[in-house]
Amino acid sequence: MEAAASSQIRPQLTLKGHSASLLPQARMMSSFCNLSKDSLYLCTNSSLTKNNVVRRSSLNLPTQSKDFGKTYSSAGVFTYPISTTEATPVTAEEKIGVMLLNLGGPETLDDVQPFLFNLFADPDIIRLPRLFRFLQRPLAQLISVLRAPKSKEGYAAIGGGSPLRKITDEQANALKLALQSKEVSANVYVAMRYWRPFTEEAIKRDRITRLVVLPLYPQYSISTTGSSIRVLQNMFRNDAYLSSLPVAIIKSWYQREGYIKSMADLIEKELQYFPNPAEAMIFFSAHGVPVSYVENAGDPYRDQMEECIFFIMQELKSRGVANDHTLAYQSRVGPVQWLKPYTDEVLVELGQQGVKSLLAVPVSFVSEHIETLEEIDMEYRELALESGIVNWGRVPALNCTSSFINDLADAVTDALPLATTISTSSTTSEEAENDVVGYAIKLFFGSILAFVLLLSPKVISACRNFLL
Ligand SMILES: C=CC1=C(C)c2cc3[nH]c(cc4nc(cc5[nH]c(cc1n2)c(C)c5CCC(=O)O)C(CCC(=O)O)=C4C)c(C)c3C=C
Ligand SMILES: [Fe+2]
Repeated sequence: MEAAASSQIRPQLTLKGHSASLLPQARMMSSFCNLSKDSLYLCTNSSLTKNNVVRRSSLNLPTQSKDFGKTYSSAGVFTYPISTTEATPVTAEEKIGVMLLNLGGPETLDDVQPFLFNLFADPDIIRLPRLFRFLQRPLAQLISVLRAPKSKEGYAAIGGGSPLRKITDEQANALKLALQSKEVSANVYVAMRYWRPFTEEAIKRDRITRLVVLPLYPQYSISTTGSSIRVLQNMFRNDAYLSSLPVAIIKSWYQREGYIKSMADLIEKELQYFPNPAEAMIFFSAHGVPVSYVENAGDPYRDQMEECIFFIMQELKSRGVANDHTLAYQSRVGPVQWLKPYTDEVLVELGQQGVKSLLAVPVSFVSEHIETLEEIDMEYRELALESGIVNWGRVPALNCTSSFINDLADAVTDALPLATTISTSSTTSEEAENDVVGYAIKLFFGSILAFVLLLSPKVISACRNFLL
C-alpha cells in the first residue's frame, strides 16, 4: 500500500535520490511546507524564505493513511478535567444533551462594537499580565471602539452581519437528526462565546442527565475551545445541578477519519473546476493566533494544525491526488507577532514564484463566516490575482455536509460513556486572587504602571494596529 501510494507521488517529492516514502521525516516535513518545484530541497536546506521556515514536529504521526482512522478516531475525546474514571454505559432512561460551542458573531452592524467588546474582554484573547488584569475591560472598550469601523466594513460586505448563528443552528438540527438515526435521542444546544445565544444561557433545564460538549473548532486553541471551556467550568462550579451532571468534553477532533475524509472530499471536488487540476496548489489557510500562545502558554494549536494538514494530504494522496500544498495563517489582529507564515505574504510570494492556480482551503473552522466570505473570498482573492495567480478557487466550509455531521454524531456517541462530573473541590488561582489586600496593592502599582505605559509611543502605535 505504501509503495502504491508513493508511486503516485510526483517527482518533486523525491529528495536527492531517496523516495519520499522511504524517509518518513522528510515526508512529514514535505507536508508542512510549500511543495513547489524546489521547495522540498529548500526545506531540508534551511534556505527557505523567513516566512516559510519549517519546524520539525515531535508529533508521533502514523505512517500509513489507513492508520489514522483506527488509531486516532477517538483520540480527541477527553473528559474535562481529564479523569481516570471508568467509562459508564448510557442507560435507556438517560436524557442526553449535546452542547455545541462556537464563537458567535454580530447579527447586525449595530452588534459589531458590543460583540468586539465581549471578544477583547476575554482574558484568553487579550492576555494581560496578572498585574494589569483590571485593565481588561477598559482596554476592551478602547480596542472595540477603534476596531469597529474596520469590522463593520467587513460585515457590511457579507450582507450586514455574521451567518454564524444561522449555520450553527442548522448544524445543531442536522446533528440531532444524525444522532436520532443512530438511535440516540438528544437535545442539541448552541453556546456562543461572544454573542447570542451566550454559553451561560445555553443549558436549559431539560432535566439532562448526561452532557457532551462539542466545540465546533476541529483544533484546540486556548483562545477558542480553551476559553469556552473556562467559562463552562466556572458556570458548572457555581451551580449545584450542573456540578453533579456527568459531562464529556471533546477538546479536539481534527484527527477523526470522518472529518479528514469530508475535507478531502471537498478539496477533491473543488480541484475539478481548475483547467489543469493537478497543477493547482492546495493552499490551507488557518486562523492565526499570537506566537506567544504557542511558545509561552503551551497552546497545541500549531501542532494540531500541522498534523491535521498532514492527515488531509495523506488521505488525498491515497486517492491519487498529489498536488503541491502549503499552510499559512490569516486574520492577525493587533501589534504582536502571530503564527507565520502569514497568508497575505505567502500569496504574494507564490504569485512571484509563478504559481498560476491556487485552491484556498479554510481549515480552522467548519462554518462560513466573515473570514471565509470577506477575507478569503474578497481580500485574498484580489491580492492573489494581483500577484500573478490566474485561477483561483476556494473550498466551501463543511457547514452541514452529511458525512461531516454524521462523524460529529459518532464523536458524540464515542464520548457519551466517558462523561464524569466536573470536580468542584479545588481552589482555583482566580479564587486565590480574591485576596482583598493583595488586590489593592496590585491595583495601586498597576495603575501607576498603566498610566506610564499608556502615554508611551509604543502603546499608542499598538492601538493604531487594531485599526489596520
Ligand atoms: C485578537 C485576537 C484574536 C484571536 C487570538 C483569535 C483567534 C481565533 N479566532 C477564530 C475564529 C473566528 N474569529 C472571528 C472573528 C474575530 N476574531 C478576532 C480576534 C481574534 N481571534 C476578531 C477581532 C474578530 C472579529 C472580526 C474582525 O474584526 O476581524 C470569527 C468570525 C465570526 C463571524 O462573525 O463570522 C471566527 C470564526 C479562531 C478559530 C481562532 C484561533 C484558533
Ligand atoms: Fe478570531
